[in-house]
Amino acid sequence: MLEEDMEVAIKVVVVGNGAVGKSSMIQRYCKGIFTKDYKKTIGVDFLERQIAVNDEEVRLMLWDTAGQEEFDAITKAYYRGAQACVLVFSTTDRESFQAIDSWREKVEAEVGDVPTVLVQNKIDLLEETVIKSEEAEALAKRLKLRFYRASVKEDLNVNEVFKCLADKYLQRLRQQAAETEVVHMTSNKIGVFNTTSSTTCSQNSSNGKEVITLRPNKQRTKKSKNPFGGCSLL
Ligand SMILES: Nc1nc2c(ncn2[C@@H]2O[C@H](COP(=O)(O)OP(=O)(O)OP(=O)(O)O)[C@@H](O)[C@H]2O)c(=O)[nH]1
Repeated sequence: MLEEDMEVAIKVVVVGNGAVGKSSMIQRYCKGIFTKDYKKTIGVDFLERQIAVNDEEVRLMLWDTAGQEEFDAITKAYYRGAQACVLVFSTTDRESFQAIDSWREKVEAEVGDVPTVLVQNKIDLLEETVIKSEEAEALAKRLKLRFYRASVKEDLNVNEVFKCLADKYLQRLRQQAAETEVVHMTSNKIGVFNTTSSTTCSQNSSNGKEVITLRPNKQRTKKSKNPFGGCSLL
């Protein structure tokens, strides 16, 4: 059955101006490390981490995109398919704060309205702040985004950011499952499948129409779990 074999994987893009701490945030979250060195990201980078949300296993695939405009053409291509987004600005960089609207627009243009959070990083440098707290809060309110003040350096609120996104994404899935009538096929198949393995996908021709039969891919599933928790698909 689908419910037992489906794996929840979320593609998350982390965006914001250069040097706000995007790579550091992903490294901290996935590897538990922080380095003081600044190595500008060229194009995109990728790390992943598996977490449990309400007892469900969720795989977060974190895409680290370059903050420099010169890489815009490359990075935009990687926004495609993103299911969640982290918008980051830095406590010590006013331009990065002012650029948030434009980052949001860039992501929205590619993937529409996906679960998104706003993060003010480097809160350990609050004494050097160039952004008033009311301004940051007003921005979050205007964009209707959950707002986190974080310090990757001090490991403050980093886990919470990604947990919140995973929560929001699962909530949306549940909502969609409730709203969308799940497509029942006559042979007890339903319309959401893991399509990653070609060996589990067969294609026939019937009455001149292509019929694609997709079956869940058991190889990728470590646990037999229903990602919708108490929410039944059938
Ligand atoms: N004090 C402080 N420094 C931080 C924090 N997070 C990151 N940094 C530093 O900020 C610099 C830039 O961090 P990166 O993670 O490389 O920034 P980025 O946003 O990925 O930059 P691009 O790759 O150019 O887009 C590095 O020197 C980090 O060590 C933080 O929470 N506090």
